[in-house]
Amino acid sequence: MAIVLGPNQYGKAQSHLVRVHRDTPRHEIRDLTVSSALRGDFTLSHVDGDQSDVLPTDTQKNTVFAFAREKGVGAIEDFALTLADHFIAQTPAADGARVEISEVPWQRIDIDGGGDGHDHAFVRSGIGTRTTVVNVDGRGADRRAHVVSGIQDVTLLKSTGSEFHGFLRDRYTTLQETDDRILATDLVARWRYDHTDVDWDAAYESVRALLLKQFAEIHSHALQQTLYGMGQAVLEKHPEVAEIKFSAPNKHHFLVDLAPFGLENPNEVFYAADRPFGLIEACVVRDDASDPGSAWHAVPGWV
Ligand SMILES: O=c1[nH]c(=O)c2[nH]c(=O)[nH]c2[nH]1
Repeated sequence: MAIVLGPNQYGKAQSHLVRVHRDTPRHEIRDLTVSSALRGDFTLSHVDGDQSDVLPTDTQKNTVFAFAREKGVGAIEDFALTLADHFIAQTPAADGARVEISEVPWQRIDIDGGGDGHDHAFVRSGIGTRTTVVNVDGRGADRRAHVVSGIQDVTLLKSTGSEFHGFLRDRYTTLQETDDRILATDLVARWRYDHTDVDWDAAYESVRALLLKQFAEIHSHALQQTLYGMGQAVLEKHPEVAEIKFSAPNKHHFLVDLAPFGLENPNEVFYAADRPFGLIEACVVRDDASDPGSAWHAVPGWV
């Protein structure tokens, strides 16, 4: 029997970077959390304790901040691709790099309701956290880059337009059938781009808007059907998207029984339970989707 090193990667997780653009009195801010990891032949480091192949995680973190100053940030997908290529170039033992970035939105404080907002005072608000996971394999002519972008922390609720009935029943089934319920979720969506020749910001805005529109407009017979409809709309409108994956808790809202108090409850008062929750996960794919390669490498929580 021999013991050998299995798959491994190493890097700096969750460097929290705030970049202020202050070329004019009207500042712009970006708020990013960046994680990087290198993979390849790092046997010496693990087995012999020899660090000659290792670009320190501290250096990876420094690079994130230095590049933000030197090159600017731009779309998170471009920033991640630039960092991944750089780390591979700097580290001969690496044959791949993974860079994950999430970005939270800030908006200008609108003091007088005029709409322009303050020049340098901001409030954390906006819909969702934008994410990307970039995996680059190889270098030079063998280089392959994969981009999986997404949105998370989107809490959605519709107060009608949702039914759930016709399900299997067995001796443990107590759930009442309903043709009018609250549908609510904290959406996580990640979509894989087919290539990297994409207007990342425009694509993100469009996919986000489409997801919200579909959630609102689909008359739901199950969260499963709503997710599928959301994914279908994204794939129909975005040829550059190969597949989209969802993870969505079904945030149950139970009708409170007010009969003991002599009150009717015509779908007006609910108990919002936080646990347990249904968890619906689905992937919607083109049947001719390109090979994902390492695109989903170490992306957490997916089927
Ligand atoms: O949209 C739903 N999907 C389910 O699979 C399910 N199961 C359940 O109990 N309630 C719901 N709701």
